[in-house]
Amino acid sequence: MAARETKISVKGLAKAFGRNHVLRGLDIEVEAGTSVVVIGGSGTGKSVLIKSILGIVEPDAGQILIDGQDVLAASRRQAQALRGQIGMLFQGAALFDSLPVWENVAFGLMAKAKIPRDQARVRAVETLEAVGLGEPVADLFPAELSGGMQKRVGLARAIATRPAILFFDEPTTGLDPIMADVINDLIRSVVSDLGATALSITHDMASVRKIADRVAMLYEGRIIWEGPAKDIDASGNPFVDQFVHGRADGPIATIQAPQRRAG
Ligand SMILES: Nc1ncnc2c1ncn2[C@@H]1O[C@H](COP(=O)(O)OP(=O)(O)OP(=O)(O)O)[C@@H](O)[C@H]1O
Repeated sequence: MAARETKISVKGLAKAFGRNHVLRGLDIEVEAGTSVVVIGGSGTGKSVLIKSILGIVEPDAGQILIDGQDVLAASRRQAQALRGQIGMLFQGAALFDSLPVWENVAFGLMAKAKIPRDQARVRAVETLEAVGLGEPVADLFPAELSGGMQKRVGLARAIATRPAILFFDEPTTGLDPIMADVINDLIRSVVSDLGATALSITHDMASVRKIADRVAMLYEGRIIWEGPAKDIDASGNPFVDQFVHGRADGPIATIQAPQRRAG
């Protein structure tokens, strides 16, 4: 099989907040058309990684290449164009409460793609249908929907502009296991329907198993293991093993460990 092009390449990414050195030379590559999931404990910097790529957090050092171009070194306009390829499903869906569902979905179509309102509504309804929500939902407000439905709306909003890249931040947080599975299946299908490149962060191993082609584990500011999703149960890496099996004992120090608190 021909080698795939690298869609996103992060090299030597570093970010500290005061004395908290969160990312310490992180490297990760995402090939076009693949779904990579970054796993790691709470507070390890998964969100800081995603926010750095999106331009919400300014890294201290490193490179972020999208289609081979460094967004950190690019002009504002060029960086916007490169990042404009990214559709994002935020944790908690992050919908605009004051806008009806269809306008939430159509937001990027109208604001970014400058599609007229009536056409944007048609596209929004089609996209809602693609995530299993019918037209009646289009005129409701986010507060009138269940958490699972809100996630679907968030997913519809992320894919409405048919982006080449999709980011998913903890896509199953707050959902019951069945709804989480529905969302994972939807993510898998929208990513393959769009032929998109996906980068997700989660600590939900069920989600990892459903949506990842490849898995990367973030620990102490770096990616310490990266490999095919099918290998995560036999990675041979004690850190990955502890995380995947959710064991309290292992090389990953918990902040509550007595030896860490002393002194
Ligand atoms: N804007 C900020 N200012 C100061 N510290 C920050 C900021 N953003 C993140 N941090 C710190 O960076 C570290 C990593 O946070 P981050 O949200 O990336 O973790 P995470 O791996 O996504 O965790 P979780 O799985 O709990 O969401 C934390 O110690 C956090 O307090």
